Amino acid sequence: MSPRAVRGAMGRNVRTDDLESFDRPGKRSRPRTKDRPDYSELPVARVITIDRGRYRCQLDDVLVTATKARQLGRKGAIVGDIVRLDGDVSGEEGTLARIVQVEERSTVLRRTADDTDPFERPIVANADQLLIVTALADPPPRMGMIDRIMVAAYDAGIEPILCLTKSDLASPDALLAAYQPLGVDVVVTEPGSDLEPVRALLADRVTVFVGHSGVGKSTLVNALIPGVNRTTGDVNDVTGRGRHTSTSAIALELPDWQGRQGWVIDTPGVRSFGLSHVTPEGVLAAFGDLSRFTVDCPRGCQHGAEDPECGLDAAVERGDLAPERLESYRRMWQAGRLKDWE
Ligand SMILES: Nc1nc2c(ncn2[C@@H]2O[C@H](COP(=O)(O)OP(=O)(O)OP(=O)(O)O)[C@@H](O)[C@H]2O)c(=O)[nH]1
Ligand SMILES: [Zn+2]
Repeated sequence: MSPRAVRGAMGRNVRTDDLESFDRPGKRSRPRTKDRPDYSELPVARVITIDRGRYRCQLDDVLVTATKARQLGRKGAIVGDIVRLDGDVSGEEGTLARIVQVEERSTVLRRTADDTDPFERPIVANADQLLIVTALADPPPRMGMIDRIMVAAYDAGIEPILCLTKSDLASPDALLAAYQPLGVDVVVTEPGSDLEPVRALLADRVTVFVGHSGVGKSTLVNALIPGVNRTTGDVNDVTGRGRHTSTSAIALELPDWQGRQGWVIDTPGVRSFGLSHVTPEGVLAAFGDLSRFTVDCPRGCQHGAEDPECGLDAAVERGDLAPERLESYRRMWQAGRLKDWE
C-alpha cells in the first residue's frame, strides 16, 4: 500500500493566532508594571530541554546552558519557551547564562497528574501541533486513548494530527473512518514509506510528538531528523546524555524542507496530558462549524446526547450538519469527561 496523507474532510484549520478568543486559564501573563526591568534588548532563545535544573537554550545556532534568574521566582521555564538570556551567552564550555524573562506562551501542554505528582505540570510551551503516533498493530490502537489526547490538544488550542504507523501490519481504514469526520490530518506510515507528507505537515510548525512505547515514535523521529539517534541509547549530541536518563521533553530542529523550518518536541515518557481544565466550550471551539448551531440551545446546555433540545440535534434534523460530525464532537466531549485515564 502506498503511503498517503489524508487531509481531513472538514478542513479544520486552527492556528495559534486564531486562538486569542479561547478562554484558557493561565494563558494571560501579568500586566507589565512600570518598575519591571526592560529586557527587550537581550537575546531571545528557545528552551530545548531541561537537565537537572539546567536549561539548554538554542540561541541562533549556539547552544547555551542557563539557569533561572532569581527574579523569575517560582515561575519556571519549560521546553519550548521563548526566553531572554542575560550574562554569558557564548555557549562555551563551562559558561552559564541566566534566563531573566519568559515570553508569553501561545499554548501550554500540561502533563497528567500521576500518583507521585498531584498537580498538573506544564511541560511544553508554544507548540502548535500535537502528533499522536499510534501503531495500527503491535501494539494495537486504542481509540479511547487517541480521543482523550485529541481533547487535551483541542483544549490547549493545539491542532492534533494522527500518525498511524505499521500499515504493513494492519489496514488503517477503520481509524481513517473514525477520524476523518473530525477534520484531523492523518498520515499513514510503514517501513520505507515516503515521509514527504509528514514533512509537509511539520514544516513551519512546532509539533509535539506523543505515543506509547513501541509504536515507532523513535523510528519516525530518526527518519525525519537524520543523525538524531533517538533509540540507540548513544550519548545525544544535543543533551550530552544517554537516552535512558532523559525524562524531559526535547525540542529538535527539523532539517530545512523546501526552505521551511520546523521543530519537533519529543516527549519521552509522556503519553498523556491533563484533562481537568476541559470545558464543553473548549472542545466546541475546536469544532468551529458547530458553534453557530448552539446559539439557540437552552441555558446550560452541554450539547451532549442526553441534553434535551440541543441545537446540534436540530441542525442534524434540518440537514445542516452531518450526523457523523455531531457524533465525533460528542465522542470527543465524552472522552474529555473521563478525568482518570492512561
Ligand atoms: N512492522 C513495522 N514495524 C515498525 C514500524 N515502525 C517501527 N517499527 C518497529 O517497532 C519497534 C518499536 O519502534 P520504536 O521506534 O523503538 O518505538 P517507540 O515508539 O520509539 O518506542 P520506545 O522506543 O519504547 O519509546 C521497533 O522494532 C521498530 O523497528 C512500522 O511501520 N512497521
Ligand atoms: Zn446544545
